[in-house]
Amino acid sequence: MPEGFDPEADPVCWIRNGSGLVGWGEAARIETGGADRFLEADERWRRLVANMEVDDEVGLPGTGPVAFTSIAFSDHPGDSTLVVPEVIVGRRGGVRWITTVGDGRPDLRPAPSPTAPGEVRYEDGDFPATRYRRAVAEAVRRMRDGAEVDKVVLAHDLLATTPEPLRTRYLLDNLSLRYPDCWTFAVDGLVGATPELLLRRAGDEVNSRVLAGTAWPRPGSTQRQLVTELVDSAKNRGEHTHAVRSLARELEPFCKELEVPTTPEVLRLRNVLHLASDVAGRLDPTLAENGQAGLLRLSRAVHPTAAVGGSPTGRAIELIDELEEMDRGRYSGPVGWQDADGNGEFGIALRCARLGEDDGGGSRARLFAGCGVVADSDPDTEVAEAAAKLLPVREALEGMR
Ligand SMILES: C=C(O[C@@H]1C=C(C(=O)O)C=C[C@H]1O)C(=O)O
Repeated sequence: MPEGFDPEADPVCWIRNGSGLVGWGEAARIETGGADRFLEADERWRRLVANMEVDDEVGLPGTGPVAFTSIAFSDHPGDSTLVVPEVIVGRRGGVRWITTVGDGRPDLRPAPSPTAPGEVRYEDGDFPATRYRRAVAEAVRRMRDGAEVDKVVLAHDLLATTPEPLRTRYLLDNLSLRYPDCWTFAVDGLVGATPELLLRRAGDEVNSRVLAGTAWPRPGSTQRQLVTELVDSAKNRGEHTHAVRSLARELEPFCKELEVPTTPEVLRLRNVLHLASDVAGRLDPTLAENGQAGLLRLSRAVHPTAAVGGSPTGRAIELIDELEEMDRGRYSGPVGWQDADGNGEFGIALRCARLGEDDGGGSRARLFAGCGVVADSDPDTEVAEAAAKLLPVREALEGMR
């Protein structure tokens, strides 16, 4: 085994319904920050792969060297990370492949199941739900007073501690079993299962799954009632329209064709239901070939969509900076993987937690959740919606599968 390579160490991961990529070890790491983080990451990644000797017999998106990527939500501080694993195991449909980078050698013995981290305790994070409620009320007040914002997404955090070490794989196993239709991910300590696809690029094809507008089970409510409530709610439809328009507006200049559904579908998950629109496009061939439409560059253009920022974007970001009393870090930023050709998949890092060690030998996890706020939002309802969005990670921490 090459030095530093431990197949039982925490993996990087991007899987959905059993397909995707899992990687171990670290052949290279790129760290960027600030407003130029996307461009700098793109340039450094391209320089890195240009200097690699690659022997790729499969030649499909995701074969050859891959950078697992997690980009900060905000420009400041904007700390973002790309990890190039030494060993990557990929699976798409019936095809499986293994990529090794440098001296990495695959060790495909099944690793033992990670043990539970013990009883989970929760406490306030940097921005507790009580203060979050006040921030939502303030945003609503300003919108009703005619502030130039139609929608702003505000989020809060929650701290979990465990007495024993919390292994990334423990969370990944639990999340992927309960949320198989979501993209279960882990990159540099950020672990979650997101239902929202920011962008997928495969050659000249681009796709996105835009979500905004949420309902969640209440005692006594049936699925059917929830679907009707969601679909008939002018508030949810309005929030959704902002999100779809923002994505389409920024993606269009890169495309020769772009299909945007006129009515959203309903995506049903265990914890929530969302209004969902699957957008599909074909890239302008010149841009696709000259490197101007690689996944990182496309993501730079569309991030943050109104699903996690707001509308209009600039004013919404100012309001988030003012009212949200925490740094989101990489929560609600692009997360996923890309290959040497700029193909790959980035989700929006939602339903996730940032893991860290605890002084006492256990672990800490900082969970995040947010909601789109519009002029007719009710602060208590938004707090309840955020609580429903925290459930996937809470239940995974607590061992539910
Ligand atoms: C911000 C989050 O979710 C986003 C906000 C939604 C909404 O406000 O309805 C729905 C899905 C996501 O786009 C989150 O999960 O933290």
